[in-house]
Amino acid sequence: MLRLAPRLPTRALVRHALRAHALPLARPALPSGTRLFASAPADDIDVDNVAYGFMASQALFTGLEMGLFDAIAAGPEAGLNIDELKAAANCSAPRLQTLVTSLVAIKSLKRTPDGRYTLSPNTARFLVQSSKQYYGDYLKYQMGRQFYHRMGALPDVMTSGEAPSYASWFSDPETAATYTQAQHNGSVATAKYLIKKKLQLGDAATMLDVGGGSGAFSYVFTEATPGLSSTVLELPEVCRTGEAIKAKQPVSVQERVKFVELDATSPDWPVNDAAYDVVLMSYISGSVPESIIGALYANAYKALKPGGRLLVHDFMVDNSLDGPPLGALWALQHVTVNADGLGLCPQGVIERMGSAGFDPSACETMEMITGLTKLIVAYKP
Ligand SMILES: C[S@@+](CC[C@H](N)C(=O)[O-])C[C@H]1O[C@@H](n2cnc3c(N)ncnc32)[C@H](O)[C@@H]1O
Repeated sequence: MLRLAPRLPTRALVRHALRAHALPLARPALPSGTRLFASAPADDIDVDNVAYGFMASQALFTGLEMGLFDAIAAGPEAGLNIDELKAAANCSAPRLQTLVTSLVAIKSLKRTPDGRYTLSPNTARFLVQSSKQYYGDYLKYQMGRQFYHRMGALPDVMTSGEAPSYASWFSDPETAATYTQAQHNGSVATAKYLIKKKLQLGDAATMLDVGGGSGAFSYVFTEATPGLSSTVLELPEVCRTGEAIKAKQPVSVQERVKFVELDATSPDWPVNDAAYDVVLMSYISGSVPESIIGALYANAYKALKPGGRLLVHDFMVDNSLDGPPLGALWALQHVTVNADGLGLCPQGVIERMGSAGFDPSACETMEMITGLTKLIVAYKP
């Protein structure tokens, strides 16, 4: 629709826009391919793009599951034809063409005039296993196999308030392992970015990594900070996956990271008071009920030495509560595994830090993953 704009006078443009928006209402069936993923005015929702976006998500996850991107990356520069893709994916049915056509339509693949398929630049960067920037496992396992299905329960959870907690969801060893392994590489990259670009840990010697998952942040932080040891507090099944991932770290890191089982919603933590220089909480504030967040920060306060730092990293929206969209949607997704959780923004986090004893006026807020996460640093006086 917007592509036509320069050639249309204003009234015709308005009529055209109204017609375009009216079309889906008039048609019972799917909109045409040209409407799907068309753009809307910047300040308005593109209803089709949002409503049918789940189909695109599954096209991407299925492309990953079937190894299509890796197969094209490993093939000749000119790309693979459909028969070669069918052989690579072990699927000779016409539906493979349907999937590949969809991947072209959403710009993940390109089709040459002679019917060969190549990767788009972003697909080559992010969705091919051999790329340094690959995060396809996270998308395939945590998004595709887990949260995608949880999100289907959102309407029911909103009305009933009934959803599993992380503790009950992760009592199943396979679920905990899949989630934790999928999280690992992404968190390693985030931890490296944090330590390189946002803050150094200086002469910190002791750290608590609350809800530390695979231990990704602890491995990166201890490797970058020679005198630092870290204790990862996690749910039992996550500790088991974390131990296996720890075994693959350099020996000097393995010796300085340990896992301790804890449901962090319990009031008493198995740690000494005033013993830690740093308490890290990455993605845990949004994973527990709202009523628990204050207690998490109070426990962090108790565990920290005077002058110690609490680092809260999580999906957050701006204080204006109007975005960014992925920060907002991640909080919504968490509702399906934490029905009584809080959608986080810096103000909400800092207020609760203040109630726990930290000085709100000394808290620092930093952007982390653009459009998704923020980091708040609080100091124990
Ligand atoms: C998105 S993951 C983040 C893991 C890690 N902090 C990181 O950034 O890579 C959220 C973690 O919070 C943990 N978690 C959620 N509720 C918890 C609880 N009640 N006690 C301990 N850990 C919990 C989950 O087990 C999961 O590993």
